[in-house]
Amino acid sequence: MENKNDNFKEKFLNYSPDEFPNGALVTNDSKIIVYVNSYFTTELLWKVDDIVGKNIDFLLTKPSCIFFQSYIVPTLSHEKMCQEMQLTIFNARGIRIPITVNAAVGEDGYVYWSFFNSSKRDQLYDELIKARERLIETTDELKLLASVDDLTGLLNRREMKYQSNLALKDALSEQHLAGLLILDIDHFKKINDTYGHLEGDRVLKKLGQLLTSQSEKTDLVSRFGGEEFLIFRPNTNKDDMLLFCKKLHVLMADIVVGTISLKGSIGVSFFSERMTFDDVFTQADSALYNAKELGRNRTEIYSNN
Ligand SMILES: Nc1nc2c(ncn2[C@@H]2O[C@H](COP(=O)(O)OP(=O)(O)OP(=O)(O)O)[C@@H](O)[C@H]2O)c(=O)[nH]1
Repeated sequence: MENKNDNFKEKFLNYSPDEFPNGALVTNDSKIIVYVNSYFTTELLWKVDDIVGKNIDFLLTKPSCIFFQSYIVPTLSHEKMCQEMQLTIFNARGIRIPITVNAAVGEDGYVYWSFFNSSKRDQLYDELIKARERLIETTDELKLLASVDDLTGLLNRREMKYQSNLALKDALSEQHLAGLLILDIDHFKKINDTYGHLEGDRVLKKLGQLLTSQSEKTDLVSRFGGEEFLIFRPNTNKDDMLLFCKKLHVLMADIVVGTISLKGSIGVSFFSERMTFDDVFTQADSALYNAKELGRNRTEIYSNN
């Protein structure tokens, strides 16, 4: 034993704690500790005599002991080494210290262990996870900000185009008829001029809520700009669309500002194969123009005749 201890000393004792600020220990084939380096006295506050000669189990917490017996011991037996194992040991005052351990079986049959205190690493890892979570939250918030209209919380123009084009692909592949309606408030300028911009804003919000509440879950509702709202319906038909628009005309009138009851004109168009969002938007816009020309407060469906 003396001779072997000298070998270990050769390996470990030549390093001062400053050069090797990690723990090092050696166990024999009965898992008895036969050598510990100065890290045990300086950092873990053990006296050498209190450790050397004891089974390594006594240093480990219960879960670490189980892991040691069930994984590390068989791995060392088969592979002769273990790397980056996470264990928790006690210092002389009974404080638990998380460590990262490497171990190798020497030709002499002894196991050579080295480890470092991983509390700082765990702390850094925790901070890294938290920073990552914060980054994801911030990204989500930014995504939301970039995709919704401030005033109404509806999809903004860019997001509406993006999501409609995606939903359109699904609708076409499922052979559904998709439609788009543009609703433009009639004489909105008059509301602003008569009751002020804030009242105008309140009306826009109310209308946004109404459109959302009346739409299907799969519909996409957007404030496309000013007093113009869009609804993309991925599964509709002409009758369904006309009924839907009729309902909107009726319910809009319940939004009242002073003596004015809200009215709007609607243009509708449907998607057929190879049509993009922009194509259908142009057609619905032309239908809306007709609705305005024909006296407002009505719905017109685009027709190329
Ligand atoms: N309060 C408020 N007003 C807005 C907002 N964006 C645009 N507007 C107003 O919407 C009004 C649009 O006026 P016009 O384009 O003449 O349309 P209109 O008065 O509704 O007339 P028609 O569409 O022809 O029936 C303008 O007075 C804009 O200032 C907004 O965010 N808040």
